Formats: sequence, structure tokens, C-alpha cells
Amino acid sequence: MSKATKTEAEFLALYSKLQANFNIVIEKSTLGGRGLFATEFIKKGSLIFLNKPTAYGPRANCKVKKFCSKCYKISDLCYPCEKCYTFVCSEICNVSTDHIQLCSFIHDYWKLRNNGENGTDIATTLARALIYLQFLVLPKEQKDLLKLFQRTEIKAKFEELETLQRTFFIPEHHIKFMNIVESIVKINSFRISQNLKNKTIELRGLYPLSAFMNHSCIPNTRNIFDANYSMAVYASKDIAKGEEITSCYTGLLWCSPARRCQLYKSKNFWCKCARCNDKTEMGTRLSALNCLNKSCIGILLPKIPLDSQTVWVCNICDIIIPPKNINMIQSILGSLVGSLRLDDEFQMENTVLQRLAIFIPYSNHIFVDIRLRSALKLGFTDDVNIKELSESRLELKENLCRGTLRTVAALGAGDAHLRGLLLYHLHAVLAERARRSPDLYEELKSEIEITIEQAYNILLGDISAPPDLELRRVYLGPGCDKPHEERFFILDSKYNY
Ligand SMILES: C[S@@+](CC[C@H](N)C(=O)[O-])C[C@H]1O[C@@H](n2cnc3c(N)ncnc32)[C@H](O)[C@@H]1O
Repeated sequence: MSKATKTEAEFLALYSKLQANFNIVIEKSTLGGRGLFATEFIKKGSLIFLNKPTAYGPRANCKVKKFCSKCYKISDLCYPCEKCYTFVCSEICNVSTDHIQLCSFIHDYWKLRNNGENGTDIATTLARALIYLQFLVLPKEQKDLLKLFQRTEIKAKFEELETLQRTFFIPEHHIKFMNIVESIVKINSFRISQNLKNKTIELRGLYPLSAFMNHSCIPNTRNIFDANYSMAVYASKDIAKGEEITSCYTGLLWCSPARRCQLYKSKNFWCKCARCNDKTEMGTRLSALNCLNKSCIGILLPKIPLDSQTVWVCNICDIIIPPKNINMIQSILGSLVGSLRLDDEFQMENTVLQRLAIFIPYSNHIFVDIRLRSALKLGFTDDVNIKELSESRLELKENLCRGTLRTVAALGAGDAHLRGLLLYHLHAVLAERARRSPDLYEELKSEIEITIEQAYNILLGDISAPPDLELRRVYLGPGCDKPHEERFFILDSKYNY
């Protein structure tokens, strides 16, 4: 690891002035390009740094057509602004400083090609390009900082820009700038977690400091987004002095072939981390397939996990399967998963699940994902509240939470965001059992308290955290001296979602 350039150091100095206890540097990384490194030991759970988005907007290929260009809420009430045609959902958004700035920019610099074009169509075109517009209206100093970020070649069609150009005459230097922005946003932006209460579109943002974090399939941080879309990066594990600070660019529970393929397609690199290099993925066997030999109960795993064209081998009968057959199985699995209806996913008698079970063992990431989604969904839908779950469903939810927590722990993912969410749901099951059978409370008390306390510490401040997280901690967490009936008030109250 060698020293960062002067500009990067200056950039970091600017940030450290904004924030106390700054204990990171930008250095060359053995993983790729530059990365962030700890200048001192960082304890698990500590806040490492905060950063505001330079700009944020809809994720690529956003399918939603009508959303407000100011607050990003999806609403049928959205109407095209009379001056610039971007959608706004209310007069408040229409007169906001952000909208006025954007509005003047479009009105002053971009001319419509066809004055007869429908306002809603123009608004839809502009909506998809909002992140690029936000970059265009940045002050010069912030635009200058963009040169610090790594860029990638734009291989796919840049549809948002092409559609914009069919609608507006756009100055050449704006087109050039939007191409630069796209090449930066593609590899440096972060998906912003959603506020469950607000119906906002899926967003991504460029976070200037977070953009220097390299990827690890077992990261040592978690990201927390607040209501203003600021991003806080916390240590999900103890981080040694000099250690690289990493984030996970994919789903934590995806199997290695899926993660590696996604990283290659979206971020242009093949990951070579310890997890990717271990065919069992720390014993979790997330990518395992059933042996194709019908009389064998073994599993297939890649022979050379870092080679995307490797053969797969059975751990019992040693049968060797070429990559093209594996790819075929993966695509059958993809279409089976695509036809799976979420409502039925808890039932093993479901025919799709039965067909999946022909190809994959229980440990495969597809089953892990189904179990995870089921764990989070059971008793937390508009139709069925946890209080209405049958005993067997409650038990199923508990087992699903515990099983998925074991997988997260086996991966060595520490206090990942997902662990916080699963602990919250495990807590909800245990508290519900105690509510139903008060005699059980003493037996369950310590786990009820520990699970909510840990979930609270992990998820606190996150825009997507369960809304009753804090209240549950107050009433059911450690140190509560409320009488038994009052402790369970929260489970009967309107706050329970
Ligand atoms: C968000 S940037 C991270 C900062 C970047 N290294 C830099 O110098 O600006 C993402 C890019 O960093 C590189 N990268 C990140 N994690 C990596 C890893 N684990 N292995 C190889 N390259 C990685 C890839 O080029 C990727 O497209």
C-alpha cells in the first residue's frame, strides 16, 4: 500500500475538518486502485465516517414513471411543472429551492425539439435522468472533485441520455459531462435503503468518501442511511490499524458465482477474496448443487472457485460436470425462481419448491434467500400481523430467523445490517410467545432483551429500520422496570407494524 496523491490527501483533509475523530486515509490498495484504510484500531459498532450524497436519483432502469423530482415520492398526483416539465407532487415541492434551481437550468439551457410533445412524456424522460441533472447543477468546486473518482467505460447503451436527446436540443458540453457522470456513477454509487413509510422510488447516490471503499464479500462495515439520505459507515467488526475498510457491493447471502458475475458486469472486476476462493464459502455451501448422479446424495461444488469456467465436482462420487451443464442448471433455476409466487414460499409442498429441491440442497443460496424473505415476511404483512400467526407459523419464523442468523455468522459477517434485521424479527417472535404465555416470560426474558438491544445498536438511525424499533427497546430491552403488563403494551399498540 503506497501513499495517496496530493489531491486525494487534500480531499480527505477537507472531510476531516468537517468531522471529529477521523481515523481513515486513502491509500493504494492491493484489492484494486485506491481504498480507505484505518489509521488506528476501530472498535466494532463505532461510527467511522458520515457523508452526504453529492447527488442522488433513481436507480438505473427505474421502471416507475410518475414520481416527484424533488421528494422522489411515487404519486398519481404528480404533474409536469409548467416551466421545466419535471414532475412535482405538490406546490411545496414546486417552490422548493432544489426544484427552482433545476427548473431554471432546464428552461434556460435545453430547448424542446418538438413543442407539441406531451408534457407527461417529457416529464417521464426527465424523471429517469434526474441524477445527471443534479450533477449538472452542482457548483464548480464540486464538479472539479469528480475527477478524483474512478471511472468505467460505458459498454451498455446510455438510454437515459439517448431519450433526453430525442426530446431536447442539449449543448455538446452537457452531453460530454453526462457521459463522464455516468462512467463515475456506474461504479461508485450506492443503493440507498428505503423508508418503509414513504413510497419513494429506489434511489442511488454518489457518496464522495464511501466511493473510495473497495468491495469485500465479507465486509467490515455496514451502511446506514438517514431521512436526508446521508450515509453513515459503521464498523461491523473490529478493524485493526492499517486494515482496509470495505463494503459489500452485492447481496451478502448471494452465492459466489452470482456475486462474482454481478461484480464483473457492474463494477468491472473479478473478486478474488477469501470467500470467493473457498468453494464451500466458509462452510455455508451457498453455491452447492445436488449431484446429477441420481443414486448419489453428494453435492457439486466448483473445482477452482476463482475460475468462472471451472468444472464442478461431487464431494461423494467425484463425478465431474462441465461448466456448460452447470450454466444450464443455473438458468433452469433462474426461471424456476422467477415463477415462484412469494405468497406460497413457506410451503414445502409448493411444486416450484419441490422442483428446486431436485437441483439444489437446502444450503443453496436460493433456499437461503427464500428462507430469509419468509423470515422477514411472516407476521409482517398488511394481511397478517404477528399476533395472528398460528403457533406453527410462529415456530417456523423463529427457526427461519435462527437458521439465517447462523449463515450470517458462519460467513464471519459480524454485525452486518442483515443481522440487525434478523435479530429484530427473532425478538418479535420471542416477545410474541411471551405475550401469549406470560409464564414463559422469565425463561425468554434474557434473549428478548439481548435481541432487541443488538438489533437497536445495529439498525439505529437507518431510514429502513422497523418503525417500532426504539419503542420495543424501551419496553422490552434491558433495564426496563415497567410491570409485566406494561412491557407488552407495545405489542398491542398501534405502533406494532
Ligand atoms: C467504488 S470504486 C472503489 C475505489 C476505487 N478502488 C478507486 O481507486 O477509486 C469501485 C472500483 O474499485 C475496484 N475494486 C473495488 N473492490 C475491488 C476488489 N475487491 N477487487 C478488485 N477491484 C476492486 C474496481 O475497479 C471497482 O470498479
